[in-house]
Amino acid sequence: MNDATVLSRNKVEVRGGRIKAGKAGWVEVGTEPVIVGRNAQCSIVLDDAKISAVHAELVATEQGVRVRDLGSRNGTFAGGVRVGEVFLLAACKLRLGETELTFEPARPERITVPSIPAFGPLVAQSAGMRGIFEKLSKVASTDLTVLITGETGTGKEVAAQAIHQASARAKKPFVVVDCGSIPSSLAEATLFGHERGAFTGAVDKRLSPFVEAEGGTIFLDELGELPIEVQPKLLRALAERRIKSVGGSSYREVDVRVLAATRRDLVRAVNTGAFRSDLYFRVAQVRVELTALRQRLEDIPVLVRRMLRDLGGDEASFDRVSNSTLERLMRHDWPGNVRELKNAVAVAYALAGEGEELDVAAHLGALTEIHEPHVAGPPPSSAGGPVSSGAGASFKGKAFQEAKHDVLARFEREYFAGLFDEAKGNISEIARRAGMERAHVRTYLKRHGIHGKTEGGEA
Ligand SMILES: Nc1ncnc2c1ncn2[C@@H]1O[C@H](COP(=O)(O)OP(=O)(O)OP(=O)(O)O)[C@@H](O)[C@H]1O
Repeated sequence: MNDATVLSRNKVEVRGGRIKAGKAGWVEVGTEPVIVGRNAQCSIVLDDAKISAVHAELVATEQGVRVRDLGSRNGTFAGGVRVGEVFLLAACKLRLGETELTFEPARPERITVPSIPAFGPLVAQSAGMRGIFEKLSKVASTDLTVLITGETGTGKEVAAQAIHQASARAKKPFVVVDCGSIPSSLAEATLFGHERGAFTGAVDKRLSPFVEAEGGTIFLDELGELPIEVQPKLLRALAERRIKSVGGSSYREVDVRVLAATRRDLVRAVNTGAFRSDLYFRVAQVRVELTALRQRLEDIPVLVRRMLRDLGGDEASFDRVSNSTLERLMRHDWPGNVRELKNAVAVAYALAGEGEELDVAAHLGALTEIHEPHVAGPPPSSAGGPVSSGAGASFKGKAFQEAKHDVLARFEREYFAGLFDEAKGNISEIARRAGMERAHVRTYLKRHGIHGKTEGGEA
């Protein structure tokens, strides 16, 4: 375990520094990213035509000050070498466009930042994530807008919910808007609501999620996918805290805290023109980057322990995970991050007999590996539990792997058939309830022949 950087359960160390451009003053580089570019809202604004709007970013990490080029046109150079991402430990010169920047590491070299081992339902062992939890707990009590970034399954939505729960708004609604599933033509109506008859198809009045979230929190998920045309309107709503529905005649004030998440590198999208810089800076008042699981493998044991507990296991359940299983988990690449681990733990737990070893590593990627043509067909009408009681009979005479696949397939089919009915075929809703991506949901529905009117063509 990478405990070297953990001072105590409540402190972690990062390496920071300071940076200055030409004769300008020094700017400290701590755990809040410093963005350098031509855009007036950057932390260091440089008037150099060869520099991009948002050019590079510096932040203190456990490994040193991380310098990241943000997809700039002319590149970022450290010691004469063009870099995409580099960690600085010693004094050096950076060059952006025609401007030279001087970097110096902090004295003392390591900065101590507070950390906590859990935030809401999120747990971690790694110093970086525990520092992030501390930051989340601090911002929770404010009304600051937070942009949570990270790969799929790193816990962005759960972190947003936890911020809401830890805030003074906890008793008010937490409303999720999936910006990734808003068609351009309906973006404004989806964000701000519409009056009855405002456009063809607007048979009923529809409330804005900002109104539904009144007094609470609105979570703009997949913000990076928000159609460009509606971005100025969202910016205005966020700045003025008032909205007007499509077809409405007046503005209405809203008291809503905004949280957002994206899998995309939004600050880079600013340089390509896919995302407006003013909206980016408005939303990213505080930025939190959830680390990919492959970069914090030491979190796996505490995550597994927590997941088993959530599944109803007692303290002894974790002892059923062997060291060799943990080692195999540590060697995995984790494209689905914590969600992938959670699925593997759930399947291992459901399939193991009482007291049997939990072979979590055997179920990695189970979501994409199973292809049994013999299980396709209409879902059975009686929905059982995760592993339904009638499945036993079909084990007879089958090899273990085949029998296991049958049970899993049956579980998947019943699970998704049930959710499909509950969510009335709404893919986004199914994805949300299942805690997985829409693309995965579609794969499952297709695999098991589950479809209805809503997305019949796709499912
Ligand atoms: N640190 C953690 N501790 C415990 N559970 C976690 C942690 N991080 C993520 N999870 C679990 O992993 C699952 C995926 O989390 P979540 O849906 O928040 O991911 P996401 O980053 O929003 O994914 P996507 O980008 O695909 O929407 C959830 O079930 C969540 O509870």
